[in-house]
Amino acid sequence: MPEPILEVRDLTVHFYTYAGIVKAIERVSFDVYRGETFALVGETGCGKSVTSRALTQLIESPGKIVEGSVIYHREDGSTVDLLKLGPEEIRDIRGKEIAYIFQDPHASLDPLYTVGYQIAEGMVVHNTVKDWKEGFKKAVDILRRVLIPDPENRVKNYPHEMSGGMKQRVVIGTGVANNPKILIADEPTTALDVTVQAQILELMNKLKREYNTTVILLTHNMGVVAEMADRVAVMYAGKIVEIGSVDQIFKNPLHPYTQGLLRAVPNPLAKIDRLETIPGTVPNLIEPPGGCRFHPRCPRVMGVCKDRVPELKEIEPGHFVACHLY
Ligand SMILES: Nc1ncnc2c1ncn2[C@@H]1O[C@H](COP(=O)(O)OP(=O)(O)OP(=O)(O)O)[C@@H](O)[C@H]1O
Ligand code: NI
Repeated sequence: MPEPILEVRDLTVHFYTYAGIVKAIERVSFDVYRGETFALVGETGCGKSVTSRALTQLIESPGKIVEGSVIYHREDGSTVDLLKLGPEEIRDIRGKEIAYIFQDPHASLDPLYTVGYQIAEGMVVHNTVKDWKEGFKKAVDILRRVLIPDPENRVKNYPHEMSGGMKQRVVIGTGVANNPKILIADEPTTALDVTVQAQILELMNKLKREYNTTVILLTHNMGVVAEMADRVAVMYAGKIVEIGSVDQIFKNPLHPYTQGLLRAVPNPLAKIDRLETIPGTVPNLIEPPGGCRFHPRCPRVMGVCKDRVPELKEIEPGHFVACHLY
């Protein structure tokens, strides 16, 4: 039996805007197993980033986590609901046990500080080194670990002295500096060109193998999913519509939305960046469609779909779908 490291239940986030309440994610539930790469996939605006940020309460006003629990299983066997922790307790876990790397290295790195300083900072803040001197020394090792050539000199570089691919390696370095148990990567390669993308994905796989880190990967790119993930959750308009292994999702997609997504990408190993060829548009989340949120775009819509929200059901071992067809 795979052992869960995270159990997410009924996670719901609303944004209280002037235009109305944006129901960004609604009763999202999934497990992440220790040591796996778990992908969250779906079109732009479906709620991948909000979901991943909510896991450690990283939701800023006007957003609010209105419901749910995120049970984190520590290696010593203890468990904690991350949503019940106070600001200091969650800050202590975030960046140390659960780390994030974001899409855009330009926005993730501060132009005013050397890359060595920025890698050392995370270790100093979380007391995983005893002082800045040790932090700078470790930063050289981390640059080496993320395969930056000549790390002794590169550690003194400012971000503008590096290429985009190098900067993203540094961002990954800041993410893995404290050897997190869970690494959350939000579109880690989208801002990079294709050859650099492949190198960064390879680097993430290498780090994962070396440290048995659990990875949560957010992407709209099915090619990246096929290459990296063990299991996949497909999101649509703030809800999870299907969860399964990579094989189950690619070979036997059950939800009409997943089927549409895969038809939009005939060869999952081709690097295609946009998945927006399903007819219709993603609904407005202030007044989302009733029942199944996909029903206005669904080629197999039935009467019940407009009225009743489908729950996730296990159709074959490990393969869940939220659809009234099943
Ligand atoms: N600060 C905010 N105020 C209002 N609505 C927000 C805010 N942040 C996110 N949302 C809404 O939450 C929904 C989910 O957004 P999210 O960023 O999680 O999507 P995503 O799947 O990560 O998309 P992308 O692939 O573009 O990164 C969107 O409808 C978005 O408009
Ligand atoms: Ni996002």
